[in-house]
Amino acid sequence: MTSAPISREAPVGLLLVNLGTPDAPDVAAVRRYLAEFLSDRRVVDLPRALWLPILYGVVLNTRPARSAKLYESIWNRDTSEGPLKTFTRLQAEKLQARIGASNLIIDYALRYGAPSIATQIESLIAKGCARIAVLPLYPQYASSTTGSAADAAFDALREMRKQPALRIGAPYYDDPAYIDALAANIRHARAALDFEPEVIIASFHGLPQAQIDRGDPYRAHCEATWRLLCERLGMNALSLRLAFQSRFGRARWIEPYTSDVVTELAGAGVKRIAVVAPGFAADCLETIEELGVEIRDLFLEKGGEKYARLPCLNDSAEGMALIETLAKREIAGWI
Ligand SMILES: C=CC1=C(C)c2cc3[nH]c(cc4nc(cc5[nH]c(cc1n2)c(C)c5CCC(=O)O)C(CCC(=O)O)=C4C)c(C)c3C=C
Ligand SMILES: [Fe+2]
Ligand SMILES: [Fe+2]
Repeated sequence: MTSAPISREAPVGLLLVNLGTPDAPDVAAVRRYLAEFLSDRRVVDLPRALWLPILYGVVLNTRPARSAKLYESIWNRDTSEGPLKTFTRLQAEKLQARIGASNLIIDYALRYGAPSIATQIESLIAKGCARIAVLPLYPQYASSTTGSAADAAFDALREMRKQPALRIGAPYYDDPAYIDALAANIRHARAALDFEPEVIIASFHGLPQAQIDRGDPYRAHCEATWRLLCERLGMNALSLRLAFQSRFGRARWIEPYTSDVVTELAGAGVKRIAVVAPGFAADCLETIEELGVEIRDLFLEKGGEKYARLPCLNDSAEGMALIETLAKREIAGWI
């Protein structure tokens, strides 16, 4: 009979997780990606008999062509991947270099597309990890993002005879390390602009209002981040406006919509604005294209004159200091 290995000598696994991106900026790959994403019951929680005919009959026949063009416009040609994947990979590589513990294996996974959470958990187990921490890089909890990442991680263990111990990182919407990182990032980006914005918009990804009504804490988390950021930057509800972007479908999403706030500001004679996306750990289609192009064009069309999109934390020094703080907290007692 062989005795069990000494568990404190076994490596610990840490997986950084973000939403995902298609494998290529073409219609077929975007269709595959959207089919996986939008058939997740955590994302669209309508009855299947109602939603699947719409998804397969309408959405997947129309949206992929339009979205593929947008992905094409932001694609990282050097690495043949979407920017969200590039930044998440860099975050994992830089975190490994920063923490430097020999018995900690750090990698990344995407909830939709590749590398999947299941593949990466299996790979960590194959490297000997019996304890795995999954760190969803979503500051604000939503059932559709953090909840779905946790589902995928636990699903990956479902059939295993010998499961690893699994921890899921907590949302960090009000963590001082997060607020500090955001504030520093905004100060640096603002100082580098060639104009002084009259108003900054804090634009978070939206969510269907019905999901909030059913108890999702996402909006409350976004509001807490925004309020703390106002305090830290010495701003107020008028100089740092809260807004929600990326509405999808016809149902009501949480308001105010970023497009409406921009229109309102331009209508009120505001000429210079900046937009930051505190809820995104990495720049992606929704920040680079939607905020950087669509929302900018709208503001200029409505009479605005100067517009800047401030970058997400990505793999910046502030972003990495934050991820290191979060990672060390989630593996505490294991290393
Ligand atoms: C940051 C948190 C996010 C929440 C909350 C979220 C909820 C949510 N999203 C959709 C629909 C779509 N989102 C899309 C892209 C997208 N969404 C997030 C993040 C959140 N989504 C990111 C980071 C991205 C960009 C991914 C990338 O590849 O860069 C898209 C696809 C884009 C497109 O085809 O136009 C859709 C669709 C719903 C329905 C939802 C909550 C219910
Ligand atoms: Fe989304
Ligand atoms: Fe969008």
